[in-house]
Amino acid sequence: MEAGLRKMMEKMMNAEPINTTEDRPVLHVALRAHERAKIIVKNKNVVTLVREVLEKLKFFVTRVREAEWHGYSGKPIRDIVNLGIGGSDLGPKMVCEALKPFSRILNVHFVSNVDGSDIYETLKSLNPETTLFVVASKTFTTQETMANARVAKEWVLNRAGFDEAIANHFVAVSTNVEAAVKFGINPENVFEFWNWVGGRYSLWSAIGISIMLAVGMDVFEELLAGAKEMDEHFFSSPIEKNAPVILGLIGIWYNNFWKAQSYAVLPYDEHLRYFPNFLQQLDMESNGKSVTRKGDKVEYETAPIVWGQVGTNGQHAFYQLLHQGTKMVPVDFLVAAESFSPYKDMHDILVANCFAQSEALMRGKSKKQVESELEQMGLKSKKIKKLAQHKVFEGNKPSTTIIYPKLTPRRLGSLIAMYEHKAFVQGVVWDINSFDQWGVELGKVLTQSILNEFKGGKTHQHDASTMALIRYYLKHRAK
Ligand SMILES: O=P(O)(O)OC[C@H]1O[C@](O)(CO)[C@@H](O)[C@@H]1O
Repeated sequence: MEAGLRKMMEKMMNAEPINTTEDRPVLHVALRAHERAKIIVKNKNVVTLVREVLEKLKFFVTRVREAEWHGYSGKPIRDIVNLGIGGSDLGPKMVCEALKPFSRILNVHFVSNVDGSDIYETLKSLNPETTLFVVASKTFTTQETMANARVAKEWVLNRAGFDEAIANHFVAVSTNVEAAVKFGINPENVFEFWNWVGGRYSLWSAIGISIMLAVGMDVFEELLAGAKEMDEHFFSSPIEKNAPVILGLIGIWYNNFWKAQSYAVLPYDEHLRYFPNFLQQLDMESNGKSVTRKGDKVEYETAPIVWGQVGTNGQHAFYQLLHQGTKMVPVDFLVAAESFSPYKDMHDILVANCFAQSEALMRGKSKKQVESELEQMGLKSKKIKKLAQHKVFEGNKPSTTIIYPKLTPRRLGSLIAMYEHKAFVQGVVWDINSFDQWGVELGKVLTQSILNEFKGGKTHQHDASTMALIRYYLKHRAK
């Protein structure tokens, strides 16, 4: 293809630094590659490194799940709290929810926000003696995660009364082992991953530890196997039969040729309730760029705004706009032929709703149809004239329905990997670097300087509006 997709795929698999602004290869595929595969980075087969960490994780996860790992007072662990944000939260949280039918033994919680209410409300119902914290951060410097980790550490220490308790209640996942150890975590309990794994592509690495703790290693291996199947399909299928390529091109068609501003992901599957949030980061952080790989300003649209929520809830909130609004919103529907719930009749209702929506979007309802229906209802012609136009559905609104037999761990792995590769395909066609995220940096820097001012530090030059906000806050914040 003209955009050089095959060439970029080869570059990815050859571990070339396709994340050019950070000079890093992009190798999330290595995290689920066959154990005998070879992907060489700096003279090391990274697949071997991946397998070594997986073995270490297996040992740890089994000990916790089989109650061989004890809290400081000798009690087994009951609750896991994942402290992480962005890629260190969204992927694991989405998968844990999706695999709830396979989840046993431990309760897994996620705390991400730097709003103290998040950790406060989570800890309220937990017992420090039986709670294990996973500090999940690629960099181990992320403000939100470190703030939450400090609160959690104090919470455990306040109850335990001795520093050594930390070793029983904290593990870390990071590429920055040194910082994790400095935080007080036993180096044996730091699980490594590597800077060739992007945060939003990292659920397959040790960042997936909360998934492993929730469902066990066998189920996690199934998830990896599903992703590997999709990788094989993506790297070996012809373009016209290649699911991520087709999805990617459909997206580009509506985004660039029909000028769709946004794209909705609507899972008719409660277990995928966090899938839209996950895809938001995957697509918008990967492809929300406005310069080409060479640094020139792009002259076309890149990533759309991704949004959505589960059907049928969305039907009673925003589908009005999908059907009759002025914006064209392409949709992905996701639906399982078989549910995990025992209520089969309810599943029929759910699926019927899903199919009805795509049909309604496509077919719409003409004014003529509306008028004849109103006539049959016995309405007077004056009333029909008044009402008809409001009941017209334009139709011809695009959607893709992805239907699968049942959301097993393997299928979930394939589904996620399919969307990962879709983002890659789109990034290649748009000629942008899908693997950096410089756009999040400015806000982080400004936060630091404002925070210093809150602490009485030097006042910086801000615009008038920001100055007014700072003054208001300092006057009204809790003393
Ligand atoms: O895992 P970390 O290093 O704490 O980063 C969390 C998230 O922050 C980001 O860097 C954006 O700020 C994401 O790309 C990443 O997933």
